[in-house]
Amino acid sequence: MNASPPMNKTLLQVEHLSMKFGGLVAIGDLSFEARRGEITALIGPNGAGKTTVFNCITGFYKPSEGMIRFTGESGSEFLLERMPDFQITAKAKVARTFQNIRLFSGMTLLENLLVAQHNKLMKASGYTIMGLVGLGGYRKASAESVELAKHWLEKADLMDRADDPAGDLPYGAQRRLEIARAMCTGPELLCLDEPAAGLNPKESLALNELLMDIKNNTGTSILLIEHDMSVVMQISDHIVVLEYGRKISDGDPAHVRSDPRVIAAYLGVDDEEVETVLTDVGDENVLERLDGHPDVAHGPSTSASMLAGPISDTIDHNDGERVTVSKGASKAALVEAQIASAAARKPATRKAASTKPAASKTAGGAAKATAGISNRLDAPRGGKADNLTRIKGIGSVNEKKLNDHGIYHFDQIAAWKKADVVAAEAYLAFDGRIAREEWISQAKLLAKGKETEFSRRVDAGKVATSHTSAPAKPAAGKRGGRK
Ligand SMILES: Nc1ncnc2c1ncn2[C@@H]1O[C@H](COP(=O)(O)OP(=O)(O)OP(=O)(O)O)[C@@H](O)[C@H]1O
Repeated sequence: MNASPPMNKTLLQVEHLSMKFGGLVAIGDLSFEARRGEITALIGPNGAGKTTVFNCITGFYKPSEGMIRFTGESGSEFLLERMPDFQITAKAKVARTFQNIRLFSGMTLLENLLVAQHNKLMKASGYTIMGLVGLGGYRKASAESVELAKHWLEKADLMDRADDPAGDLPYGAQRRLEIARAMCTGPELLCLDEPAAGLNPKESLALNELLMDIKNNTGTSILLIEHDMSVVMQISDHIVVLEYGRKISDGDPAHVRSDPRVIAAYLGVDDEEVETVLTDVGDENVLERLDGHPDVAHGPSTSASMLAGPISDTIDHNDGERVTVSKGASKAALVEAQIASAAARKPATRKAASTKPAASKTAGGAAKATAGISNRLDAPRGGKADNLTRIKGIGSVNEKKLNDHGIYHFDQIAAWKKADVVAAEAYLAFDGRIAREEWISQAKLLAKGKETEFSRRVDAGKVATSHTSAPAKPAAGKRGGRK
């Protein structure tokens, strides 16, 4: 591998990529590039189309439209959308890991890394028994494979577990083993699908170190899907943000984290609330419903890739699921429209317009707006915050945002005045949702230790985007919301 990248920095160029499943547009006219020697992150809310982009790049799906140009280190070009997945791995040298770990759990760590080099070894054997049982070429390749496996076990801090079954490793170590296995194939591009999912902070740190080591000391570039922003913001050189299959932002971490479209996309759409948002948008004409079956012509290939694992894992998404997509559901698009209309307004009329809370949905506007919430606290009372996700409309992401700005308890929300609602809505980029979803009346009940139908579902662990730290039932007459 070569640690000094050649002059042409563009490694991967995605142009006008679209992927449709029946009536569902999972990716729409997406263009971006990943540069050689960099870590490029693909982020976006659930269902934004990130894994579908990976599946198109790695040949699991054949895109409905568009081009994926890969320029290898030697200068050779590949059009990945035209190649079957096993050739993408072998010729273009693109390796990947999956959202769900796919190791051979009964094999040792070392064996897992040797199996990954199976193609190289078979080639060295000349595909003959004689080659396998003793001719020099195979023996040399075999010794090299063991050395390479040891090198990556060392790098992944797993050497002392080399002879243990992979299934015995803790979760974070299994994630690193997967990456080590992919690195044993000598990739030019390593595609990682949510490598930090389920890791504790210590494991996350070890992952960051491994990825930075790969970036700094090998010629391998990384394309990363990740929800963990501490990983994304720390190690990425370049971030592409998707929402509903459309690119809403593209730039370095500083640019992306302050882009109002990104803030809106992340804060405005909780999984469970997509349907609510669609109803709010109220435009029946823009609804496209998936009638249950993916478009088989473009769907997953019957893979020959040894690392692919069971193909059924990639097609489970629509199992019994009703998928609904609406342009109007895009919070980023709403922000874009607001920015465009604000720009179109003359300075004289801008002042009048700015009395509307929704007009301040920029990062700066949001920061000012939170300063305007009147009853903020420095820390939760008694050191323990209420589970705000028991309020319908507040998911874990928005709970964290509220906590970050001094709102921890039901009674704080219950006491919100109109100006506080305006400030909170501007900060969370919500259009009238706080009033519509009756956060204040829910908060009043919860603060008195009463339950709502929704809070009962949260406490029973039935709401995916909420957490279930079911609070102890307060004694009668005591204010349950106060800690
Ligand atoms: N094989 C398939 N058949 C039908 N629909 C699919 C298929 N694969 C993906 N989709 C749909 O395409 C959309 C994008 O899904 P995708 O998994 O790419 O999103 P994502 O951004 O990776 O989401 P997450 O962060 O939850 O993993 C979703 O609406 C999903 O249900």
